[in-house]
Amino acid sequence: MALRVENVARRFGETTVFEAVSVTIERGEILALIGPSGAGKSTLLRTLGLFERPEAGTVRVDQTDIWAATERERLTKRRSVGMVFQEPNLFGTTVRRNVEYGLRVRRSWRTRFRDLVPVIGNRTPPQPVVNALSLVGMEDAIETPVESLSGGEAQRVAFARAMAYDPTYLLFDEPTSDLDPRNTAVIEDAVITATRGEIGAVVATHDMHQAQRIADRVALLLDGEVVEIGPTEQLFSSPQDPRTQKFIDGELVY
Ligand SMILES: Nc1ncnc2c1ncn2[C@@H]1O[C@H](COP(=O)(O)OP(=O)(O)OP(=O)(O)O)[C@@H](O)[C@H]1O
Repeated sequence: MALRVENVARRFGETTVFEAVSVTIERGEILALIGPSGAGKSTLLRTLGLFERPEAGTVRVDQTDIWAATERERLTKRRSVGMVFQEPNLFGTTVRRNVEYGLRVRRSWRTRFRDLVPVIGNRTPPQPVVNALSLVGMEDAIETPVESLSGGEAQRVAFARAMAYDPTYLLFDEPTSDLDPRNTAVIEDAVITATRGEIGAVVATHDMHQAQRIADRVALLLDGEVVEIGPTEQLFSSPQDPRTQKFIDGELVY
């Protein structure tokens, strides 16, 4: 079971971001995606997140060829891939309603309709909402309006909302670049805990220390290709490609 891109190409007009990139994310692992600004990390995440169809190549979620599948299959698979962005993008309501939203979207229409009244009217929050908030230490803020959260707390709620979808894969685009060390640590721990529960995670990051702290494997995206992918320890201590060494040493200037 894996999320996989095979020889995918992404082009925007005259700009080719990458031509034939292949990456596989297994359930239960964390893959860090590193590379200089503009290398295409976000573009690759959006492709893995099934938001955009690549110009060439294949995207598979647990064997299903997403862009050859029916609309219905694609929608079902899309629900299993969650994404957390640099900005939390919460709705202007309470923490609870934000996280419940994830829960409702994940369900089928029929179940949602049947459960609509209890979910909206019930005073007791659904257990998955409490569980998701506990993962990021926000369970005590469940009835708090999001306007009164700090940036770091808001990002933790965004993480909880993504978890409430019960995703199989979770994609993070620079999730902690605006956060202080404590909130960063909470998010990193939550990513690790989520993958122990068999979620496969991809974290695009500029922070090499973060990649070293949390990733099982690291992929370096550079010059339109994955120049190196391998176990974290190996990639940082004995990279196979000279460009990897230069990138890690901060010598690649773009
Ligand atoms: N929707 C789009 N339309 C046109 N060009 C785009 C679009 N999305 C991305 N690009 C271009 O694709 C290239 C890769 O961008 P992308 O945001 O994926 O890089 P990145 O590695 O995530 O960068 P950063 O680390 O700065 O976030 C850039 O040259 C960007 O301008």
